[in-house]
Amino acid sequence: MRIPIRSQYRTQHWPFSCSLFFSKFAEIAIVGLQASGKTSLVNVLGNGQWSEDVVPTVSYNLRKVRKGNVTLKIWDVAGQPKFRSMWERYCSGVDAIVYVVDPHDQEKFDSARFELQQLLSQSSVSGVPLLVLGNKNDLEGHATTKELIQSLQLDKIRDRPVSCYSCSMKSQHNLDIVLQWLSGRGH
Ligand SMILES: Nc1nc2c(ncn2[C@@H]2O[C@H](COP(=O)(O)OP(=O)(O)OP(=O)(O)O)[C@@H](O)[C@H]2O)c(=O)[nH]1
Ligand SMILES: [Mg+2]
Repeated sequence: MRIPIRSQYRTQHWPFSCSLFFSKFAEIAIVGLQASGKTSLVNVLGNGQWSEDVVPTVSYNLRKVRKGNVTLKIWDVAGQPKFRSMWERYCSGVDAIVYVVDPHDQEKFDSARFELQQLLSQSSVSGVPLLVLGNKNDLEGHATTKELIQSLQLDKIRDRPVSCYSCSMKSQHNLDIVLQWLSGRGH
């Protein structure tokens, strides 16, 4: 009699222990100049909702997003000048930094490059993988990925893995590869 009971117990609990065994976690910090679309990225990842009206972030937002077997703990940090000195604090010790750029706003590329280089020069974020997103590629006249790499001098970064994608939170173009990259940071 005892054997069937034990085998039933194992059968019922196998899927639960299986999902625990395979679940992964990644901590991500999202930074970039104001209005580049950081909060929009988190909203679209979290609930698939894009909106034209997003309140500029004050300080930071913390969101947890579960995708498949990966839980992403995401620090969405404000991009206005007065908040940029906080970026380093949120980026140190994370599994990846996502740097969001508006590729349509080419006048801000110098500023975007400067702020990125400032951040990456901090020893506390040394070696942390970097994903640069040229968001808003639905807008006409946006810079290509190649132009973004040149403008931000991403090819000169040697001390960490760097990826760069063009995407749009509005149209959700390339959202799948962004999500794949983020999930790949899970451990
Ligand atoms: N056309 C277009 N607009 C976008 C896209 N993503 C975001 N936006 C718009 O850009 C504006 C700023 O977006 P936010 O997500 O608030 O930008 P942010 O980087 O979080 O800004 P801060 O919190 O101030 O640092 C909003 O009006 C969004 O609707 C996109 O892919 N395409
Ligand atoms: Mg924001």
